[in-house]
Amino acid sequence: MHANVGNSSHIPRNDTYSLALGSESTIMLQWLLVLALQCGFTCTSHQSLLQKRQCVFQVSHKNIRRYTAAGNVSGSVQVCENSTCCLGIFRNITGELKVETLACNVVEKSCPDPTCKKLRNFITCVCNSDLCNGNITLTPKSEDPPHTISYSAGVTAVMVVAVILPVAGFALTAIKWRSIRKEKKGDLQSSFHDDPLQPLSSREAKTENYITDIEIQQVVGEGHFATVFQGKYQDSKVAVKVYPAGWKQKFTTEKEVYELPLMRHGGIIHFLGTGWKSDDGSWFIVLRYAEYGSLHSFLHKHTTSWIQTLKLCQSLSQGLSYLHSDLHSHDVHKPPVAHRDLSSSNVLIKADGTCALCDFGCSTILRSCSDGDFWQHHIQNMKDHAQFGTLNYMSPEILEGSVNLRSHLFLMQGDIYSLSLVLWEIWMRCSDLFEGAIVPQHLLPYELELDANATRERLILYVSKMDKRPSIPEHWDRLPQGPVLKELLTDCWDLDMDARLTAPCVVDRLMSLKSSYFP
Ligand SMILES: Nc1ncnc2c1ncn2[C@@H]1O[C@H](COP(=O)(O)OP(=O)(O)OP(=O)(O)O)[C@@H](O)[C@H]1O
Repeated sequence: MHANVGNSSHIPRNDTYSLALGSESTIMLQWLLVLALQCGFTCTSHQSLLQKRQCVFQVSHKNIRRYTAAGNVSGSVQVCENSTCCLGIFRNITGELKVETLACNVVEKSCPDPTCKKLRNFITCVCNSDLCNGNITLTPKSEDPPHTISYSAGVTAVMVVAVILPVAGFALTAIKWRSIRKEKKGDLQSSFHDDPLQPLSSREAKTENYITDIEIQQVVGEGHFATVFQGKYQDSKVAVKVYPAGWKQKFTTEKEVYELPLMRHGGIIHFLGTGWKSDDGSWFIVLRYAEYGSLHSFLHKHTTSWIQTLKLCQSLSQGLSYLHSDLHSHDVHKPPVAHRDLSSSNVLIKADGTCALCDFGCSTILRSCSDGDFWQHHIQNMKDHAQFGTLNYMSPEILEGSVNLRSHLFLMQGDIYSLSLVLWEIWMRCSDLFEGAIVPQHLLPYELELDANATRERLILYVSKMDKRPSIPEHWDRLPQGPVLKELLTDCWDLDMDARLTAPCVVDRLMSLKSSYFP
């Protein structure tokens, strides 16, 4: 057995799992916990929090007395009275590890060596840094690779349900936008674990020969700036997005977003590397191939069931929520990123039927929030961009250029407006939402009312001055989930950008929708 925690390691006998803290899969949890600590506790308790060990608290009802005695509990965090040691107990249920208990250790006062021990169906881990028990990834030892994914992902999934969910609700209260509701939450954080492709090394990606390592096949997409090819790399399908030499700035913007720390998430297309071709000076980005192509082309060809619809919407909103998130883990920081060009053409559908965001060529990494000139510059860029992208998804305030330059929130609020239009587009192709009637053909937002390529002036008049939106079928009022869908759209495409939901709130609302509305 191998166990290591942070930089220290310890190799006890008789155990069969490795334990690692600080993996990408648990970073969301850390972020939420930090937010919870910063925003949820009162100032008076802050001093004592700094001095005493804090552990993640998640205990079943039958054990509650035993563990609450070990220290005060606030939300999902326990402040240990007599121990510096955190405890995590996991139960193996038919190959999947479920969280049994997370709390302060009631038996040992200290545990200088973080370890995991297995006893029958239980694995008990102890560790000695704040909240460390909420950041445990268990994998069987390396000789047993086939189980690695399932255990790691299993624990992560349980963490998401058992730990992130309550803490997420707690943390969200700190976010300033209106209409925040506490509901159930999910995440795609673990879904990249099963990707067999290794990132390209910088050496591979930088040499001109590298492109010969990828077998370039047919064109799968042609955007305004780049051409996307299907390719083969390490026996897997990849997409190679090639920017002509003249679009280096676009390439650099997109590359910088993909290369941010902690950018790997199931809701964001998996980035593999970049390169340059000396023969024509073009730049390229290599991505995991999305089997079903863009959401736009998918919806054009297919209608979907309610279950498929839910999967698309939830994964899409989770991807955006992750993109918008501000994550800190140890010395690593992922700043929030505004997509700024969200449309059904810039959402891909993977083989498992979930969405992943792509095309960050217009995105902004939100490193500064107070510099008016900085945002003025971005607004100008945005206007420049408008002549290329479809304007139909652009929020009224961005179309008009009437935004508050003192805050970066408007860019994320603009993404939420675009998200609502993409959600509308998806729902309008859901056969279960048109039971007994013909499902409308795929239409872009405002295509019916204006045109697929409406001009900025017409959009400003219709969307901003007249405050009109794509029409919502009246019969949705009679469907079990119809009112929720309607409310979600109106809360996301509100003319008042401050009234729009945040991406985590959209996730919350979508996660509360049941898959069982239709048999
Ligand atoms: N990873 C991928 N897997 C499969 N298809 C992809 C992938 N990446 C891109 N595509 C296809 O290529 C199209 C164009 O990609 P992308 O939006 O990144 O290019 P672009 O030149 O930036 O386009 P835009 O005009 O939206 O700015 C997508 O709509 C999609 O159909």
